[in-house]
Order: sequence, then structure tokens, then C-alpha cells
Amino acid sequence: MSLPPPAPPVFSSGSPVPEGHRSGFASFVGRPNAGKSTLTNAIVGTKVAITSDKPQTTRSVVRGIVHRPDAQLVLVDTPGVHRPRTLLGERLNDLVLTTWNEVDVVAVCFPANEKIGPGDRFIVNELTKVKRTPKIAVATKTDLATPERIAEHLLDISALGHDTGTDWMEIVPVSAQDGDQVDLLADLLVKRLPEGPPLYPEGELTDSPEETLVAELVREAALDGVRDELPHSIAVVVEEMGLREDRPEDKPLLDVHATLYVERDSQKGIVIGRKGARLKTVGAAARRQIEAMLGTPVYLDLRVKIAKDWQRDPRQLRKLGF
Ligand SMILES: Nc1nc2c(ncn2[C@@H]2O[C@H](COP(=O)(O)OP(=O)(O)OP(=O)(O)O)[C@@H](O)[C@H]2O)c(=O)[nH]1
Repeated sequence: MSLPPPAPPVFSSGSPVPEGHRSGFASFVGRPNAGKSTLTNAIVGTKVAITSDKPQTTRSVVRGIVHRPDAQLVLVDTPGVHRPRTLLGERLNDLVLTTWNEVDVVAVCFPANEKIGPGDRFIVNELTKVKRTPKIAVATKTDLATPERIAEHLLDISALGHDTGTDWMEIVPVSAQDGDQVDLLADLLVKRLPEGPPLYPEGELTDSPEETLVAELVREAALDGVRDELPHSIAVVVEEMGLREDRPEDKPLLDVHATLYVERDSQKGIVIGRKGARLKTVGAAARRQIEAMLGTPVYLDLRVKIAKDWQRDPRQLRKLGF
């Protein structure tokens, strides 16, 4: 007796998955501020990863999912890789190496408005530890550079590949801001994915829990306008989130209780501001972003607590979700 052939794969809508459909994972890497989160958002077409002009703002692995008739591309947004100085730094770098090993293709971002530097070299050298994963080089932020500068940049990227023994599958210039060549990059990433049915239901944009996204939006608001070491000292945990009971169906209200952790008393003062003014502004900005993302009015209760030196303390790191 022979087993019946397996049922052909179908989309969650019920329509059959076409032959040659591809699915898999891609990861953008690059030094802090290289434009990885912005590129993720441009490819997915909606705000899933936070962006900011402060380096190293991405801490959690947020995935954006691109649904196309011929493919499903899952983008894994990793933290910026850097020389570890704290325990948090080490954990982040481990997370990055693990991610690189597991994805189908890695795209390394080099901002076209800046010269290739030691930070880029460090990353590309680290990348040589993952031999099997195909690598694509992306020259980002091309809207900020002249054609001559872009040409020079592409040559530098190629030379860096040569020096480190890295075989770039492609070198692509893009501007996430203008949407220039973003579709081409998506095509090139898809080409590297194995054949297979979709991994996530249609319409899903990210699999990170809403709490994580909300916490990231609060952190993004809190980072706006702070300087020096403080950005790295801020962590946000959403303690509780849920629709308020006893509300009419057409007037829902989402209650969000979040804690903003800093490392020292002096930082607490800065974050809260004079008579709480700064915290109020941060709360209002975060609330608007959360409302825009979730499409529901939000009541945001934001508290500030000190988790002493949490970046160096394993127990605190675990508590904060690292
Ligand atoms: N003009 C221009 N600016 C860009 C572009 N892409 C990103 N940026 C800006 O560059 C800064 C950093 O972008 P992000 O996407 O947060 O960079 P990232 O690599 O994810 O940064 P980390 O999370 O710190 O690793 C932000 O201020 C972006 O607005 C682009 O294509 N053009």
C-alpha cells in the first residue's frame, strides 16, 4: 500500500501556493546607524522596527515579513554589531552571530555618506565566521551622496570584500528614504531563499509580540533629545497591556503600563525633567505612536525606575528580557 501524496501547499486564504515559491530569512547587518531599521521598514512597507539617529537603538530581533505572490521574505533586524564593552554588548554580539548562522542570506549595510571604517571591517571580519550564509553588500543612504562618491563607495566595498576574503553575491546601492532600488534589493534577497511554502500567515507583518513593539516605541520617544551615555542606559518594559473593561464597543481604550529603567539616580532626574515635564512629553509622543500603530486610543501610564548598572548585571539583564 502506498501513502497518498501530500496535499499541495495552500496560502491561508485557501489558494494554492505556486510552484517555485520561495520562503526564508534575511538579515540586515552593519555598524550602528547604517540604516538597517529604515531599510527593513522600507521593504516591509510599514513601521515595524524603530529608527533613531542615536546608534545602537535596536536591541530586540524584530522581524518584518514581506508577502509576495512568488515568495515570503522574513527580515530579521539584528542589533548593530560592535566591540563589546559591557555584558549587554557581549550578549548582543552573540545574538548576532547566532542569527547570521540561521538566516538564508545576510545583507551588509554600508552608508554611502560615510567612508568605510574600522567598524565596518570588524563586522565583515566577524561575518567570515559564518561561511555558509550568502552575503550581499548594500550601499545605503545613496540620497545623501553624489554619484561620484557612490561609485567610489562601491569600489571600497568591493575592495573590503577582497581584503577579507568575502565573496559578495551582489553589491547594491539603495536609498530607503527615497525608495530607490529597494524593490531590486528585495528581489535579490528573495533569489537567495530556498523553495518552500510561506512560513507565516498572509497579512502578518511582524511576529514580535505587540508588547515588544510598544516598549520599543516608548524607548524611541525617550531617546529623542537625550545625549551621551544615557541612550544606552534606557530600557523599557511593558508591565501590563489590555483593553479597558466596561468601554462601549465603538470607544475602546487600551491601557498600557510601562516602566522606563535607567541606571542611576542622576539619569532618572534627566528623564523625568523639571516637574515631570520631560516625562510628560515623552509619554505623549509615545502614546501618539502607539495609537498610530495599533489604531486604538491609548492610556499610557509611564513610570521611571532605577535598575542599578543593569547593562553589567546578568540578573537585571534577564529581567529586562535580554
Ligand atoms: N537620508 C537618509 N537617511 C537615512 C536612510 N536610511 C536611514 N537613514 C537615517 O539614518 C539614521 C539611522 O537609521 P536606522 O535605520 O535607525 O539605522 P540602524 O542601522 O538600524 O541603527 P541601529 O539600530 O543603531 O543599529 C536615521 O536617522 C535614519 O533616518 C536613507 O536612505 N536616507
